[in-house]
Amino acid sequence: MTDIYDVMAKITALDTDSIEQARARQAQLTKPAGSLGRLEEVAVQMAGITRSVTPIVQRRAVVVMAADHGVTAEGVSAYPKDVTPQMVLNFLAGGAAINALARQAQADVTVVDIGVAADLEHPQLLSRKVRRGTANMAREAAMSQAEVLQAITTGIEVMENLAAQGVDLVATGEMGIGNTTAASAITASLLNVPAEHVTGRGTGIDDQQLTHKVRIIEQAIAHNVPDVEQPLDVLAKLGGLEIAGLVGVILAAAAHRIPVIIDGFISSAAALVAVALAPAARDYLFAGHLSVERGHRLILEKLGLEPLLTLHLRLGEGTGAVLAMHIIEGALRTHSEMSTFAEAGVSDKEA
Ligand SMILES: Cc1cc2ncn([C@H]3O[C@H](COP(=O)(O)O)[C@@H](O)[C@H]3O)c2cc1C
Ligand SMILES: O=C(O)c1cccnc1
Repeated sequence: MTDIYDVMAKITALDTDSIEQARARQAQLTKPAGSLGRLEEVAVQMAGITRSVTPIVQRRAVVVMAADHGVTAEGVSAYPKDVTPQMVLNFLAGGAAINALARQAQADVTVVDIGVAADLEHPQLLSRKVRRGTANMAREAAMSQAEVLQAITTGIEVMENLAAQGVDLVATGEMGIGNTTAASAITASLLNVPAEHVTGRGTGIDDQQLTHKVRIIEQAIAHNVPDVEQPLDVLAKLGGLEIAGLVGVILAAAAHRIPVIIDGFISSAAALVAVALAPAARDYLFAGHLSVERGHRLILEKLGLEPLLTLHLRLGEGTGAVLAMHIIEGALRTHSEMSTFAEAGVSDKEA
């Protein structure tokens, strides 16, 4: 069985030689120095991740981890929990937002049932139920330590299979009614900020429901007393089987030197846990976009990540991350396909 600590130990710093050579190449391309802005930084980071001076992307994938949340019993979402399995079937039928965007980006959609309460069967579904939804964190720990480890291991195995199939750019996605509550609770704990500062409207709750959601998160934290120095304790108690699965995806991708595009608030809560466990994983991440969900900005600031897009999305599923694939590939195209001043016979800046 996969040992998560072995995977974490394989995550190393970016390759400084490739970074230096990529920077030197950028300086020779036919454009004013620095004029491609963040695209230049993205290309250089990609070089450091892949150990290639001119990296290319050949196979893209988005992993959509789906699971249910016991805390939905407290009335924290605008939608019923039945939407989780219904949306899983929609992903498999190709009818969700993530399917349309993944087709455009030519990304494979891998859907994983890591803890949906209902029975689900489909030839394309990876059935990896750790349990049938988490327990209600307002009353008890969402998961046991064994379950959180199993969920992370599941994510690692899913990512390792994708790596074996040649996937070299991965996006994180999730589906789970109630999961903004779990993500907010994790974020409040790990960033040591009041729940109110990192709790948003998720699928669209009103002011009164938002106040109630904050109270439920405060109750969950007060009742479970997660050890904020132990990211796995926080993750187990405040939950999210799909969030734990994405922690595994992120760790395994970084261990395989595969860049990971993080989607919105929920995916970023997973990134926060992954980086708390293995700080070197941070340099393998790109923030696809800035979500409307309150708290997302704080996570990205903590991780030192600047979002590639700001489109006022608040959907999840991996939508913003898959959209950002186009930006990353634009960065790589310009970096590798542009001529140098010498090649094109264009005069460089006067010395
Ligand atoms: C039809 C539908 C499709 C979705 N796709 C993603 N989410 C998003 O909304 C949920 C989180 O919001 P909350 O915490 O308020 O429940 C997650 O499932 C997330 O992926 C959806 C939500 C709905 C209703
Ligand atoms: O940012 C996200 O990931 C998000 C926000 C609201 C609802 N679902 C997901």
